Amino acid sequence: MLLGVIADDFTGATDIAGFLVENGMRTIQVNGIPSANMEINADAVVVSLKSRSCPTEQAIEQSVAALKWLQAQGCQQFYFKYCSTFDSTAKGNIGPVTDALLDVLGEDFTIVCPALPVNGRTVFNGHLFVLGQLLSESGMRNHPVTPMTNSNLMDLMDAQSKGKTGLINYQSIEQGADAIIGEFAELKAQGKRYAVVDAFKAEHLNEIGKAARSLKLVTGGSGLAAGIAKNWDEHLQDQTQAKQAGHPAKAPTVIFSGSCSVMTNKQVELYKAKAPFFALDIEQCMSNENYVNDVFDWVISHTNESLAPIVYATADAEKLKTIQQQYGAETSSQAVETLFSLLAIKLQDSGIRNFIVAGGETSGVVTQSLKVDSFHIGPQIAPGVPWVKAINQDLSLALKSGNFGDEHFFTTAQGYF
Ligand SMILES: Nc1ncnc2c1ncn2[C@@H]1O[C@H](COP(=O)(O)OP(=O)(O)OP(=O)(O)O)[C@@H](O)[C@H]1O
Ligand SMILES: O=C(O)[C@@H](O)C(=O)CO
Repeated sequence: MLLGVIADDFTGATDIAGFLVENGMRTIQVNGIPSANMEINADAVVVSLKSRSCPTEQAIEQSVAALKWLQAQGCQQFYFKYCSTFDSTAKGNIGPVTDALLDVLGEDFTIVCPALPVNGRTVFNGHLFVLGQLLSESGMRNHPVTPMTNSNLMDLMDAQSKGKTGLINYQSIEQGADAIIGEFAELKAQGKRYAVVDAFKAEHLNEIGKAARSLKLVTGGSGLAAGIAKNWDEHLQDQTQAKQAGHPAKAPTVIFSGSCSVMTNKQVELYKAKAPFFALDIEQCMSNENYVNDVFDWVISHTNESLAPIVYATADAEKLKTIQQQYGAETSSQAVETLFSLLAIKLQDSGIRNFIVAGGETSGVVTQSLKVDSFHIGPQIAPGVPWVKAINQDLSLALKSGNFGDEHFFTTAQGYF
Protein backbone atom coordinates (compact mmCIF):
# COMPACT_ATOMS: atom_id res chain seq x y z
CA MET A 1 0.00 0.00 0.00
CA LEU A 2 1.45 3.36 -0.99
CA LEU A 3 -0.89 6.14 0.06
CA GLY A 4 -3.31 6.37 3.00
CA VAL A 5 -5.97 9.09 3.01
CA ILE A 6 -8.00 10.26 6.01
CA ALA A 7 -11.08 12.14 4.79
CA ASP A 8 -13.26 14.21 7.13
CA ASP A 9 -16.54 13.36 5.40
CA PHE A 10 -18.12 10.77 3.19
CA THR A 11 -18.57 12.38 -0.24
CA GLY A 12 -15.25 14.19 0.32
CA ALA A 13 -13.64 10.75 0.61
CA THR A 14 -15.22 9.56 -2.61
CA ASP A 15 -14.15 12.83 -4.24
CA ILE A 16 -10.43 12.29 -3.56
CA ALA A 17 -10.66 8.56 -4.29
CA GLY A 18 -12.00 9.42 -7.76
CA PHE A 19 -9.05 11.69 -8.47
CA LEU A 20 -6.55 9.05 -7.33
CA VAL A 21 -8.09 6.47 -9.69
CA GLU A 22 -8.20 9.01 -12.50
CA ASN A 23 -4.44 9.39 -12.00
CA GLY A 24 -3.68 5.68 -12.16
CA MET A 25 -3.86 4.52 -8.52
CA ARG A 26 -6.07 1.50 -7.79
CA THR A 27 -8.04 2.79 -4.84
CA ILE A 28 -10.49 1.47 -2.29
CA GLN A 29 -12.55 3.39 0.23
CA VAL A 30 -13.50 2.14 3.67
CA ASN A 31 -16.29 3.80 5.61
CA GLY A 32 -15.09 4.27 9.16
CA ILE A 33 -12.05 2.55 10.63
CA PRO A 34 -12.09 -1.22 10.06
CA SER A 35 -11.81 -3.25 13.23
CA ALA A 36 -9.05 -5.44 11.79
CA ASN A 37 -6.33 -5.45 9.14
CA MET A 38 -7.57 -6.01 5.59
CA GLU A 39 -6.24 -7.89 2.60
CA ILE A 40 -6.02 -4.88 0.27
CA ASN A 41 -5.28 -5.25 -3.41
CA ALA A 42 -4.88 -1.56 -4.24
CA ASP A 43 -2.34 1.27 -4.30
CA ALA A 44 -4.28 3.70 -2.12
CA VAL A 45 -6.89 3.42 0.59
CA VAL A 46 -9.19 6.21 1.70
CA VAL A 47 -10.76 6.08 5.17
CA SER A 48 -13.93 8.13 5.33
CA LEU A 49 -14.78 9.67 8.70
CA LYS A 50 -17.52 11.99 9.92
CA SER A 51 -15.12 14.36 11.65
CA ARG A 52 -15.66 17.68 9.90
CA SER A 53 -17.92 19.27 12.45
CA CYS A 54 -18.02 16.86 15.39
CA PRO A 55 -16.40 17.87 18.71
CA THR A 56 -12.66 18.43 18.19
CA GLU A 57 -11.51 15.76 20.65
CA GLN A 58 -13.59 13.19 18.80
CA ALA A 59 -12.20 14.33 15.41
CA ILE A 60 -8.64 13.95 16.72
CA GLU A 61 -9.33 10.56 18.22
CA GLN A 62 -10.92 9.21 15.04
CA SER A 63 -8.25 10.69 12.74
CA VAL A 64 -5.37 9.31 14.81
CA ALA A 65 -7.04 5.88 14.91
CA ALA A 66 -7.42 6.03 11.11
CA LEU A 67 -3.75 6.99 10.75
CA LYS A 68 -2.65 4.06 12.92
CA TRP A 69 -4.79 1.64 10.93
CA LEU A 70 -3.32 3.00 7.67
CA GLN A 71 0.20 2.64 9.07
CA ALA A 72 -0.61 -0.98 9.96
CA GLN A 73 -1.69 -1.57 6.33
CA GLY A 74 1.80 -0.45 5.23
CA CYS A 75 1.00 3.01 3.81
CA GLN A 76 4.08 5.12 3.16
CA GLN A 77 2.58 8.59 2.86
CA PHE A 78 -0.55 10.11 4.44
CA TYR A 79 -3.04 12.68 3.17
CA PHE A 80 -5.55 14.51 5.36
CA LYS A 81 -8.47 15.42 3.03
CA TYR A 82 -10.78 18.25 4.08
CA CYS A 83 -13.24 20.35 2.13
CA SER A 84 -12.08 22.52 -0.77
CA THR A 85 -13.94 25.36 0.97
CA PHE A 86 -11.89 24.76 4.17
CA ASP A 87 -15.04 24.08 6.23
CA SER A 88 -13.96 24.64 9.85
CA THR A 89 -14.23 27.06 12.77
CA ALA A 90 -11.67 28.83 14.98
CA LYS A 91 -11.77 25.66 17.14
CA GLY A 92 -11.13 23.27 14.28
CA ASN A 93 -11.23 20.66 13.13
CA ILE A 94 -8.65 21.12 10.35
CA GLY A 95 -5.89 22.64 12.53
CA PRO A 96 -6.15 20.32 15.55
CA VAL A 97 -6.37 17.18 13.39
CA THR A 98 -3.34 18.28 11.34
CA ASP A 99 -1.39 18.87 14.56
CA ALA A 100 -2.33 15.49 15.98
CA LEU A 101 -1.36 13.66 12.77
CA LEU A 102 2.00 15.48 12.58
CA ASP A 103 2.69 14.57 16.22
CA VAL A 104 1.92 10.87 15.74
CA LEU A 105 4.13 10.80 12.65
CA GLY A 106 6.94 12.64 14.47
CA GLU A 107 6.91 15.39 11.81
CA ASP A 108 7.00 19.15 12.18
CA PHE A 109 5.92 20.48 8.77
CA THR A 110 3.18 20.07 6.16
CA ILE A 111 1.31 21.93 3.46
CA VAL A 112 -2.23 23.36 3.37
CA CYS A 113 -3.69 22.99 -0.11
CA PRO A 114 -7.51 23.21 -0.45
CA ALA A 115 -7.34 24.23 -4.16
CA LEU A 116 -9.51 22.33 -6.63
CA PRO A 117 -9.33 24.47 -9.79
CA VAL A 118 -11.46 22.10 -11.88
CA ASN A 119 -14.37 22.90 -9.52
CA GLY A 120 -13.51 26.60 -9.20
CA ARG A 121 -11.67 26.46 -5.85
CA THR A 122 -8.45 28.46 -6.27
CA VAL A 123 -5.84 29.91 -3.91
CA PHE A 124 -4.13 33.20 -4.76
CA ASN A 125 -1.77 35.00 -2.38
CA GLY A 126 -3.04 32.69 0.35
CA HIS A 127 -6.69 33.63 -0.17
CA LEU A 128 -9.29 31.03 -1.08
CA PHE A 129 -11.73 31.72 -3.92
CA VAL A 130 -14.91 29.84 -4.88
CA LEU A 131 -15.76 30.28 -8.56
CA GLY A 132 -13.95 33.62 -8.64
CA GLN A 133 -15.49 34.97 -5.41
CA LEU A 134 -13.56 35.24 -2.17
CA LEU A 135 -14.62 32.41 0.15
CA SER A 136 -16.00 34.97 2.61
CA GLU A 137 -18.19 36.48 -0.11
CA SER A 138 -19.41 33.13 -1.46
CA GLY A 139 -22.44 31.16 -0.24
CA MET A 140 -20.11 29.61 2.35
CA ARG A 141 -20.41 32.72 4.50
CA ASN A 142 -23.92 31.51 5.39
CA HIS A 143 -23.09 27.85 5.96
CA PRO A 144 -25.23 26.63 8.89
CA VAL A 145 -22.43 24.79 10.72
CA THR A 146 -19.13 26.25 9.51
CA PRO A 147 -19.76 29.78 8.19
CA MET A 148 -16.60 30.96 6.43
CA THR A 149 -16.22 34.71 6.96
CA ASN A 150 -12.46 35.02 6.36
CA SER A 151 -10.74 33.95 3.11
CA ASN A 152 -7.16 34.26 4.38
CA LEU A 153 -5.91 30.69 4.84
CA MET A 154 -2.94 31.74 7.00
CA ASP A 155 -5.32 33.46 9.46
CA LEU A 156 -7.71 30.50 9.40
CA MET A 157 -4.94 27.99 10.08
CA ASP A 158 -3.21 30.12 12.75
CA ALA A 159 -6.48 30.52 14.62
CA GLN A 160 -7.13 26.81 14.98
CA SER A 161 -3.69 25.20 15.24
CA LYS A 162 -0.75 25.25 17.60
CA GLY A 163 1.93 26.36 15.09
CA LYS A 164 2.52 29.26 12.71
CA THR A 165 1.58 29.35 9.02
CA GLY A 166 3.61 30.73 6.10
CA LEU A 167 2.77 31.27 2.43
CA ILE A 168 4.36 29.95 -0.75
CA ASN A 169 2.90 32.28 -3.33
CA TYR A 170 2.21 31.59 -7.00
CA GLN A 171 5.47 33.21 -8.17
CA SER A 172 7.44 30.53 -6.31
CA ILE A 173 5.01 27.78 -7.28
CA GLU A 174 5.47 28.69 -10.96
CA GLN A 175 9.24 28.20 -10.64
CA GLY A 176 8.57 24.49 -10.08
CA ALA A 177 9.15 21.73 -7.55
CA ASP A 178 12.78 22.54 -6.65
CA ALA A 179 11.90 26.15 -5.86
CA ILE A 180 8.98 24.96 -3.74
CA ILE A 181 11.26 22.58 -1.82
CA GLY A 182 13.57 25.57 -1.21
CA GLU A 183 10.59 27.50 0.19
CA PHE A 184 9.74 24.60 2.52
CA ALA A 185 13.28 24.84 3.99
CA GLU A 186 13.01 28.63 4.27
CA LEU A 187 9.66 28.49 6.08
CA LYS A 188 10.87 25.75 8.44
CA ALA A 189 13.92 27.87 9.27
CA GLN A 190 11.49 30.69 10.17
CA GLY A 191 9.74 28.32 12.60
CA LYS A 192 6.65 27.78 10.45
CA ARG A 193 4.80 24.49 10.81
CA TYR A 194 2.38 24.80 7.84
CA ALA A 195 2.77 26.26 4.34
CA VAL A 196 -0.29 27.53 2.52
CA VAL A 197 0.40 26.95 -1.17
CA ASP A 198 -1.08 29.08 -3.93
CA ALA A 199 -2.65 27.03 -6.74
CA PHE A 200 -5.06 28.09 -9.43
CA LYS A 201 -4.31 25.61 -12.22
CA ALA A 202 -3.51 21.93 -12.60
CA GLU A 203 0.19 22.58 -13.33
CA HIS A 204 0.55 24.25 -9.92
CA LEU A 205 -0.83 21.15 -8.21
CA ASN A 206 1.53 18.91 -10.17
CA GLU A 207 4.59 20.91 -9.04
CA ILE A 208 3.33 21.07 -5.44
CA GLY A 209 2.75 17.30 -5.57
CA LYS A 210 6.32 16.70 -6.77
CA ALA A 211 7.73 18.97 -4.06
CA ALA A 212 5.67 17.18 -1.40
CA ARG A 213 7.14 13.79 -2.24
CA SER A 214 9.25 13.69 0.91
CA LEU A 215 6.54 14.99 3.25
CA LYS A 216 5.10 12.18 5.37
CA LEU A 217 1.84 14.12 5.71
CA VAL A 218 0.13 16.39 3.20
CA THR A 219 -3.20 18.14 3.80
CA GLY A 220 -5.70 19.55 1.35
CA GLY A 221 -8.77 19.17 -0.81
CA SER A 222 -8.92 16.58 -3.57
CA GLY A 223 -7.09 18.69 -6.21
CA LEU A 224 -3.63 17.86 -4.86
CA ALA A 225 -4.38 14.14 -5.31
CA ALA A 226 -3.37 14.33 -8.98
CA GLY A 227 0.08 15.70 -8.11
CA ILE A 228 0.58 13.20 -5.28
CA ALA A 229 -0.52 10.20 -7.40
CA LYS A 230 2.03 11.08 -10.10
CA ASN A 231 4.85 10.66 -7.56
CA TRP A 232 4.08 6.96 -7.36
CA ASP A 233 4.11 6.38 -11.14
CA GLU A 234 6.98 3.90 -11.15
CA HIS A 235 5.29 1.77 -8.45
CA LEU A 236 1.92 1.56 -10.18
CA GLN A 237 0.89 -1.39 -12.32
CA ASP A 238 -2.04 -1.51 -14.70
CA GLN A 239 -2.62 2.23 -14.58
CA THR A 240 -5.13 2.07 -17.43
CA GLN A 241 -6.95 -0.65 -15.48
CA ALA A 242 -7.18 1.34 -12.25
CA LYS A 243 -10.86 2.12 -12.83
CA GLN A 244 -11.85 -1.42 -13.79
CA ALA A 245 -12.57 -2.84 -10.34
CA GLY A 246 -15.12 -0.09 -9.68
CA HIS A 247 -16.85 -0.05 -13.08
CA PRO A 248 -20.66 -0.45 -12.85
CA ALA A 249 -22.53 -3.14 -14.80
CA LYS A 250 -25.83 -2.84 -16.65
CA ALA A 251 -28.49 -3.68 -14.04
CA PRO A 252 -31.73 -2.29 -12.59
CA THR A 253 -31.02 1.26 -11.46
CA VAL A 254 -32.71 3.91 -9.31
CA ILE A 255 -31.94 7.54 -8.53
CA PHE A 256 -32.52 9.12 -5.09
CA SER A 257 -32.18 12.86 -4.71
CA GLY A 258 -32.14 14.17 -1.14
CA SER A 259 -30.11 17.29 -1.85
CA CYS A 260 -31.64 20.78 -2.11
CA SER A 261 -28.53 22.48 -3.50
CA VAL A 262 -28.82 24.83 -6.44
CA MET A 263 -27.09 22.38 -8.78
CA THR A 264 -29.18 19.39 -7.67
CA ASN A 265 -32.37 21.40 -8.26
CA LYS A 266 -31.21 22.03 -11.85
CA GLN A 267 -30.23 18.38 -12.34
CA VAL A 268 -33.61 17.11 -11.11
CA GLU A 269 -35.57 19.60 -13.25
CA LEU A 270 -33.71 18.58 -16.40
CA TYR A 271 -34.01 14.87 -15.68
CA LYS A 272 -37.76 15.07 -14.99
CA ALA A 273 -38.29 16.21 -18.57
CA LYS A 274 -37.19 12.83 -19.90
CA ALA A 275 -37.46 10.13 -17.23
CA PRO A 276 -40.06 8.77 -14.75
CA PHE A 277 -40.11 10.84 -11.56
CA PHE A 278 -41.71 10.64 -8.10
CA ALA A 279 -41.76 13.72 -5.84
CA LEU A 280 -41.80 12.73 -2.17
CA ASP A 281 -44.58 14.22 -0.09
CA ILE A 282 -42.92 15.26 3.17
CA GLU A 283 -46.10 14.97 5.23
CA GLN A 284 -46.59 11.39 3.99
CA CYS A 285 -42.96 10.62 4.86
CA MET A 286 -43.69 11.70 8.43
CA SER A 287 -47.13 10.28 9.00
CA ASN A 288 -47.80 7.31 6.73
CA GLU A 289 -46.02 4.06 7.60
CA ASN A 290 -47.13 2.53 4.29
CA TYR A 291 -45.78 5.36 2.19
CA VAL A 292 -42.48 3.56 1.59
CA ASN A 293 -44.45 0.65 0.08
CA ASP A 294 -46.25 3.01 -2.31
CA VAL A 295 -42.97 4.57 -3.44
CA PHE A 296 -41.40 1.12 -3.75
CA ASP A 297 -44.26 -0.13 -5.98
CA TRP A 298 -43.92 2.96 -8.15
CA VAL A 299 -40.15 2.44 -8.60
CA ILE A 300 -40.53 -1.24 -9.43
CA SER A 301 -43.16 -0.43 -12.06
CA HIS A 302 -40.67 1.87 -13.84
CA THR A 303 -37.43 -0.09 -13.76
CA ASN A 304 -37.76 -1.36 -17.32
CA GLU A 305 -37.72 2.05 -18.92
CA SER A 306 -34.69 3.31 -20.83
CA LEU A 307 -33.81 5.89 -18.15
CA ALA A 308 -33.88 4.99 -14.46
CA PRO A 309 -36.72 6.32 -12.28
CA ILE A 310 -35.90 9.16 -9.88
CA VAL A 311 -37.38 9.60 -6.38
CA TYR A 312 -36.67 13.05 -5.01
CA ALA A 313 -37.21 15.27 -1.99
CA THR A 314 -35.26 18.05 -3.70
CA ALA A 315 -36.93 21.42 -3.27
CA ASP A 316 -35.85 24.98 -4.02
CA ALA A 317 -34.85 27.30 -1.17
CA GLU A 318 -38.31 28.85 -0.80
CA LYS A 319 -40.18 25.55 -0.76
CA LEU A 320 -37.68 24.04 1.66
CA LYS A 321 -38.10 27.00 4.01
CA THR A 322 -41.87 26.55 4.02
CA ILE A 323 -41.52 22.82 4.77
CA GLN A 324 -39.03 23.48 7.54
CA GLN A 325 -41.25 26.15 9.11
CA GLN A 326 -44.24 23.83 8.96
CA TYR A 327 -42.66 20.62 10.29
CA GLY A 328 -39.27 21.64 11.71
CA ALA A 329 -35.92 21.28 9.87
CA GLU A 330 -34.69 18.32 11.90
CA THR A 331 -37.99 16.41 11.84
CA SER A 332 -38.56 16.84 8.11
CA SER A 333 -35.00 15.97 7.10
CA GLN A 334 -35.08 12.91 9.40
CA ALA A 335 -38.33 11.78 7.80
CA VAL A 336 -36.82 12.09 4.31
CA GLU A 337 -33.67 10.24 5.34
CA THR A 338 -35.68 7.43 6.94
CA LEU A 339 -37.80 7.05 3.81
CA PHE A 340 -34.70 6.79 1.58
CA SER A 341 -33.09 4.37 4.01
CA LEU A 342 -36.06 1.96 4.09
CA LEU A 343 -36.66 2.30 0.36
CA ALA A 344 -33.02 1.48 -0.44
CA ILE A 345 -33.20 -1.78 1.55
CA LYS A 346 -36.46 -2.87 -0.09
CA LEU A 347 -35.18 -2.06 -3.57
CA GLN A 348 -31.92 -3.90 -3.00
CA ASP A 349 -33.88 -6.94 -1.81
CA SER A 350 -35.92 -6.86 -4.97
CA GLY A 351 -32.95 -6.75 -7.32
CA ILE A 352 -31.97 -3.09 -7.83
CA ARG A 353 -28.18 -3.12 -8.21
CA ASN A 354 -27.22 0.46 -9.16
CA PHE A 355 -28.04 3.43 -6.92
CA ILE A 356 -27.36 7.02 -7.99
CA VAL A 357 -27.69 9.30 -4.94
CA ALA A 358 -27.54 13.10 -4.68
CA GLY A 359 -26.53 14.72 -1.38
CA GLY A 360 -23.75 13.98 1.09
CA GLU A 361 -25.96 13.12 4.08
CA THR A 362 -28.39 11.21 1.89
CA SER A 363 -25.50 9.22 0.40
CA GLY A 364 -24.23 8.41 3.89
CA VAL A 365 -27.64 7.16 5.00
CA VAL A 366 -28.19 5.03 1.88
CA THR A 367 -24.71 3.50 2.01
CA GLN A 368 -25.16 2.64 5.67
CA SER A 369 -28.59 1.08 5.09
CA LEU A 370 -27.20 -1.04 2.26
CA LYS A 371 -24.43 -2.15 4.63
CA VAL A 372 -21.69 -1.10 2.24
CA ASP A 373 -18.58 -0.64 4.34
CA SER A 374 -15.92 -0.68 1.62
CA PHE A 375 -15.79 -0.24 -2.13
CA HIS A 376 -13.58 -0.13 -5.21
CA ILE A 377 -13.47 3.23 -6.95
CA GLY A 378 -14.38 3.32 -10.63
CA PRO A 379 -14.52 5.93 -13.41
CA GLN A 380 -15.39 9.55 -12.63
CA ILE A 381 -18.81 10.66 -13.89
CA ALA A 382 -17.90 14.28 -13.06
CA PRO A 383 -14.88 15.72 -11.24
CA GLY A 384 -15.12 14.35 -7.71
CA VAL A 385 -17.97 11.88 -8.38
CA PRO A 386 -16.83 8.38 -9.34
CA TRP A 387 -18.90 5.22 -9.70
CA VAL A 388 -18.02 2.90 -6.83
CA LYS A 389 -18.58 -0.84 -6.45
CA ALA A 390 -19.10 -2.58 -3.12
CA ILE A 391 -16.28 -5.00 -2.30
CA ASN A 392 -18.44 -7.75 -0.80
CA GLN A 393 -21.74 -7.28 -2.62
CA ASP A 394 -23.09 -6.96 -6.14
CA LEU A 395 -23.90 -3.27 -5.85
CA SER A 396 -22.74 -0.07 -7.55
CA LEU A 397 -23.24 3.46 -6.27
CA ALA A 398 -22.76 6.98 -7.60
CA LEU A 399 -22.66 9.34 -4.62
CA LYS A 400 -22.85 13.01 -5.49
CA SER A 401 -22.01 15.95 -3.21
CA GLY A 402 -24.77 18.55 -3.40
CA ASN A 403 -23.11 20.98 -5.77
CA PHE A 404 -21.04 18.59 -7.88
CA GLY A 405 -21.73 17.47 -11.45
CA ASP A 406 -23.23 19.42 -14.34
CA GLU A 407 -26.93 19.66 -15.25
CA HIS A 408 -26.86 16.36 -17.16
CA PHE A 409 -25.33 14.40 -14.28
CA PHE A 410 -28.10 11.80 -13.86
CA THR A 411 -28.08 10.82 -17.55
CA THR A 412 -24.30 10.96 -17.82
CA ALA A 413 -24.02 8.54 -14.89
CA GLN A 414 -26.11 5.98 -16.77
CA GLY A 415 -23.82 6.24 -19.80
CA TYR A 416 -21.29 3.95 -18.07
CA PHE A 417 -23.34 0.77 -18.57
N1 LIG B 1 -38.00 18.62 0.86
C1 LIG B 1 -37.26 18.48 1.95
N2 LIG B 1 -37.72 18.86 3.15
C2 LIG B 1 -36.98 18.71 4.28
N3 LIG B 1 -35.74 18.21 4.29
C3 LIG B 1 -35.22 17.81 3.12
C4 LIG B 1 -35.95 17.94 1.90
N4 LIG B 1 -35.18 17.47 0.90
C5 LIG B 1 -34.04 17.08 1.45
N5 LIG B 1 -34.06 17.26 2.78
C6 LIG B 1 -32.97 16.96 3.74
O1 LIG B 1 -31.91 17.88 3.52
C7 LIG B 1 -30.67 17.25 3.79
C8 LIG B 1 -29.79 17.45 2.57
O2 LIG B 1 -28.49 17.08 2.91
P1 LIG B 1 -27.52 16.33 1.90
O3 LIG B 1 -26.19 16.32 2.57
O4 LIG B 1 -28.09 15.03 1.48
O5 LIG B 1 -27.51 17.26 0.63
P2 LIG B 1 -26.52 18.50 0.37
O6 LIG B 1 -26.34 19.27 1.65
O7 LIG B 1 -27.01 19.22 -0.83
O8 LIG B 1 -25.18 17.74 -0.02
P3 LIG B 1 -23.64 18.02 0.43
O9 LIG B 1 -23.59 17.86 1.92
O10 LIG B 1 -22.91 16.96 -0.29
O11 LIG B 1 -23.32 19.40 -0.04
C9 LIG B 1 -30.98 15.79 4.07
O12 LIG B 1 -31.01 15.58 5.47
C10 LIG B 1 -32.36 15.60 3.46
O13 LIG B 1 -33.09 14.58 4.08
O1 LIG C 1 -13.67 19.11 -1.19
C1 LIG C 1 -14.87 19.18 -1.52
O2 LIG C 1 -15.37 20.23 -1.93
C2 LIG C 1 -15.73 17.96 -1.36
O3 LIG C 1 -14.99 16.81 -1.54
C3 LIG C 1 -16.32 17.86 0.00
O4 LIG C 1 -15.59 17.76 0.95
C4 LIG C 1 -17.81 17.75 0.08
O5 LIG C 1 -18.26 17.69 1.40
